[in-house]
Amino acid sequence: MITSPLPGTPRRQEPTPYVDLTRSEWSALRDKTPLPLTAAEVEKLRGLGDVIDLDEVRDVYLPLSRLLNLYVEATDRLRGALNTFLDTGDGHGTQHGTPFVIGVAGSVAVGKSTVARLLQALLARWPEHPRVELVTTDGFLWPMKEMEARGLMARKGFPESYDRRALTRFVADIKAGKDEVTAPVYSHLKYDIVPGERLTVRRPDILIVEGLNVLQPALPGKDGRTRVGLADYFDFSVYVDAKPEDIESWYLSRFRKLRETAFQNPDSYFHRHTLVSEEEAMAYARRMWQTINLPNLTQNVAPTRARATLVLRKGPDHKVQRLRLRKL
Ligand SMILES: Nc1ncnc2c1ncn2[C@@H]1O[C@H](COP(=O)(O)OP(=O)(O)O)[C@@H](O)[C@H]1O
Ligand SMILES: CC(C)(COP(=O)(O)O)[C@@H](O)C(=O)NCCC(=O)O
Repeated sequence: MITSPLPGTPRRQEPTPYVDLTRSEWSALRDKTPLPLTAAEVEKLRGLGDVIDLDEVRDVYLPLSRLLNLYVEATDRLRGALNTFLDTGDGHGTQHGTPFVIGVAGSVAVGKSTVARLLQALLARWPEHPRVELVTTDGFLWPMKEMEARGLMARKGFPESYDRRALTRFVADIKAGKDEVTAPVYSHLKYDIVPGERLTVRRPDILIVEGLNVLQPALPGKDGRTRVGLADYFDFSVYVDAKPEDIESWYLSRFRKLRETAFQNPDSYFHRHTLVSEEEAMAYARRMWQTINLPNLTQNVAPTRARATLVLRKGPDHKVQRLRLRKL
């Protein structure tokens, strides 16, 4: 369960490892962001396909892009310190920059994709890091055949429904600075991995990795030894948080919307839900939430919240109400 109410006015005066900010405290930092949105960029953001309130972009996500820009610059300086240490006088041992990796975690339907797409668009506006790639972890779900063989069809999105080793290797290769790294591709239409299709990532300045389980601790090896996990490669991570009841209502309204649009395609895995009454279709969506996505949130996703660098707590209207930032 989500235990501590997050974040908020600290009940105790004791120090915590976090800085808690209200929305208004955070949005006041917006004025220090040197890159106000132009009218053309506002239009471009609208084109992302989500209904995004532009005040929300200005008040919450623009300051976040500034914070991330400062972290990228600070990481570059830290690399400079490492190079000073490693310098052998002949340039040997000098480390070149590798992509800055940001993880975006949270429940199904909490708004991870929306946050990740917004960050991608906002971060790419900064001259220091124009190339921002976004990868979702669904490409690393086991193919449906494999999922059926493993008895995982009712556990899609649970940590074990992913090829975690391949996912960790993928991010490790990018962090290692490899020129070209590829990943499998998932189709929401087919509800399955697309055979033979790969996504290629070529040394971006920033990589955003978005998915339910990106903050999960490493999988223990067969020998019981601890391994390196995906989150060990993150330079920054964001957990998108909200009340489970609110997330359920977003899940259901997204399902209703998809039923009127994408599911109408006869090739859609969910097309059958357009052939029954709305009541019947919504009863199915509620069952999916209650039996798969809510248990996954409670058992696996929510317990990783405390590991994030930043927690964005959304209210019922999707607006971020409070923020919790890890102290350094
Ligand atoms: N900031 C926002 N404002 C309005 N609606 C939003 C916002 N973020 C997400 N949504 C809506 O909530 C639903 C879930 O968001 P989505 O980004 O698809 O979630 P996830 O990737 O976590 O499954 C979608 O219908 C999306 O359009
Ligand atoms: C594809 C998902 C597992 C999310 O994948 P992610 O990119 O977060 O790894 C999820 O959106 C999903 O389809 N869950 C299965 C249950 C459902 O359809 O609601």
